[in-house]
Amino acid sequence: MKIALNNVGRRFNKEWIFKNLSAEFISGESYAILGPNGSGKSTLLSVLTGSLTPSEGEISYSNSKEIPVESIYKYISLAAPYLELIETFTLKEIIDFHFKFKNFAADVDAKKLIKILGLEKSVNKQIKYFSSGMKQRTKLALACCSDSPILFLDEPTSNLDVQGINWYRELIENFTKDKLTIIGSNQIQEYEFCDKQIQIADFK
Ligand SMILES: Nc1ncnc2c1ncn2[C@@H]1O[C@H](COP(=O)(O)OP(=O)(O)OP(=O)(O)O)[C@@H](O)[C@H]1O
Repeated sequence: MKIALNNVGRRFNKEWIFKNLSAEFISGESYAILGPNGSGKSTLLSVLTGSLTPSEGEISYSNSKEIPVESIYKYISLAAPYLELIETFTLKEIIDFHFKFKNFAADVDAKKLIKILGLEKSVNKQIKYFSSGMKQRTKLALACCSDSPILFLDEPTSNLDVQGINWYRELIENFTKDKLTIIGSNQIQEYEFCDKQIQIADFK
């Protein structure tokens, strides 16, 4: 799987968020998109997921053949602060719902996923009664335990405590080996394992 950007730029009204960005993102590698608050990390992630069109330049997706941007969502899993879980669902319901659209990663099923989360006692609890850390773990586990070849994580350790951060690192180690993983971050513990780094500031 490959994502290629050719001189891509994105602006909102007259403000360029980034410009002249050419890069390739390839399966088996992990990439960190870095920059301070408001620098454009989420904007670039949205362009890469196909949910935001570039203002200039081209983006292309391919495995053995070209994948049109309208179809790329089928290959992607995403966990981000702006993607909310359905609050009225229980944990069991949200897992069943998510995996109506995605397949489980190898050796994972709903029971194993709940065990990975360490939330066996909360299976029948509605998401609205989850703590912010429990919600964040759930988002990350749903994304990482899907068999999608491309994984996007935006601010993956927000709301996680030290234990949660270690749990996240283990999740990454166990479930991202052959994937193309792209992480938007400004916190070292979220991305220090990444093979490559892109600083948004280099494309202003
Ligand atoms: N839909 C939009 N319309 C206008 N401006 C926008 C829009 N979305 C984002 N922006 C602007 O683009 C800039 C980059 O925002 P973005 O959310 O990509 O930054 P970020 O690096 O992800 O920030 P943070 O670390 O705070 O999440 C900001 O100035 C923001 O106000």
